[in-house]
Amino acid sequence: MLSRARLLARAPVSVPKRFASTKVTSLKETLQEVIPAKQEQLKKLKAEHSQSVVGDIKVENIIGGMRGLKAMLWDASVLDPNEGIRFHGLSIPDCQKVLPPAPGGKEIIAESMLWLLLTGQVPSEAQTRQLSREFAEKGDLPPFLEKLVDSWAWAVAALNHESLFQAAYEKGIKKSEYWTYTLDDCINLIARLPALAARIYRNVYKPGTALPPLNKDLDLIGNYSALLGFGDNHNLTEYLRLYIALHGDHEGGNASAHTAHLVGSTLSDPYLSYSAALFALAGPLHGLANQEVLRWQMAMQAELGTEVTHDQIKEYLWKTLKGGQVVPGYGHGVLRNPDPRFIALQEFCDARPELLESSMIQLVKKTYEVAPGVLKEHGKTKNPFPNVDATSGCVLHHYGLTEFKYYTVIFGVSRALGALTQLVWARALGLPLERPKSLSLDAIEKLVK
Ligand SMILES: CC(=O)SCCNC(=O)CCNC(=O)[C@H](O)C(C)(C)COP(=O)(O)OP(=O)(O)OC[C@H]1O[C@@H](n2cnc3c(N)ncnc32)[C@H](O)[C@@H]1OP(=O)(O)O
Ligand SMILES: O=C([O-])CC(=O)C(=O)O
Repeated sequence: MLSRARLLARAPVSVPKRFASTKVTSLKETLQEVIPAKQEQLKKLKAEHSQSVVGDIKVENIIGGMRGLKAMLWDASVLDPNEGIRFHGLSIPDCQKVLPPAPGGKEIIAESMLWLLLTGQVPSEAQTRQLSREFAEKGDLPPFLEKLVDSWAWAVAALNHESLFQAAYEKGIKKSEYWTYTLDDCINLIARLPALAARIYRNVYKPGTALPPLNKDLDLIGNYSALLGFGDNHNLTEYLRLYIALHGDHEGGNASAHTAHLVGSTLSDPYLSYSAALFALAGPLHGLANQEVLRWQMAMQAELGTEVTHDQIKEYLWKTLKGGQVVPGYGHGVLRNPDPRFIALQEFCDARPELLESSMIQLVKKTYEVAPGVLKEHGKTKNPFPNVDATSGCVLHHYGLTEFKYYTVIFGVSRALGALTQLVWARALGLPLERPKSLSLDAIEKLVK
């Protein structure tokens, strides 16, 4: 196993300056340092290679949901079809080695992941703690919103009432200043997501219960867990930390991140841009799949009992497929191997006896042993392997967060890390309005003749 120092030396991310002085460099100060080099990189690319060809556009790309088309700038993460996601060059195991956990915890936390995504640097422990405190200090909901909503995406959109970017834009600011107001909005939004998401959970599932105050000494997700009412459930809190860090970003083309990027490209503020992403996440082919998986596995368990055999699972899979439905949690738009996020969550389960004993976790594992073979034989999907959703919800259920219609909200807390990161960078780099050219079927036929 590589040591933290060797891993950092090998990693393409830069080592923070934390060892040099006792002053803790803030997230904004760190960004102020790293943005000019990126701006220069983009300028050079534009000046020297604007006309370079990086691929062909085929008819299959146009009619196939732009699959595989290299058509978007996204710096924080890159998804390799075979090995899965890397965040600024770091794989999930790399991140697990170098990103600071919460005090008393072992799993990656949202703060250290956000820092890495935004700055390309691994934060020090002191930097992560400082960011946790900033979130806790900024995380209370404004009073007007507390009474307002049960709808997650609308609630995020309603926060635009307080957008600093929008207010500054109306006053008239220089383009070079956009990113700082965008960053302030993004930090305020991330800080409030736990209270917002927990308020919705309480309103819907535990009406009449008040949210406890934010604990200024807890990390973002430690506070989220406490606000949900699971603060004394250390296992669930640690799972939420890992879950939320790992779901944070998945390069730019996935439906939620791309939606935030598209809406943000009109200079809509971060609240509106991210609320739009949440609507994309709510589709069953995307974020909703994690609750679909649990529903499907529970139906399997209800029909077959807890002592199921591989053959019975095989039969159930065929029944799903012959019913014209997709197997939730399997397949992917890019990946062609088991999702390393799925593997990381399975490893979390393997390390905990209570999860190993859970009949639902056992069923997920057994399904994984059978489903790829069935999907290969079925012959349609390009990727017969599990994605992250194949397991994520089942652990939440085991640890007592049983309201599975809520699971996509948790995913939505997480995806903010990556989608908002790129809004800051889109403004720092002055990226333009996204506006691809569409073609009619007739026009395509004319072009290919
Ligand atoms: C966090 C995330 O968003 S991860 C994805 C979560 N979504 C799911 O788990 C839902 C189940 N999976 C799917 O529906 C798909 O695999 C997707 C949406 C994720 C990817 O879709 P695509 O890139 O179009 O997949 P692909 O090119 O392999 O599809 C080819 C065919 O296989 C089918 N297929 C793909 N995955 C599956 C599956 N899990 N079960 C059955 N059929 C499948 C597609 O529906 C498609 O059928 P069609 O030709 O009749 O339209
Ligand atoms: O990359 C994708 O298209 C879907 C996915 O796994 C994610 O957004 O996390």
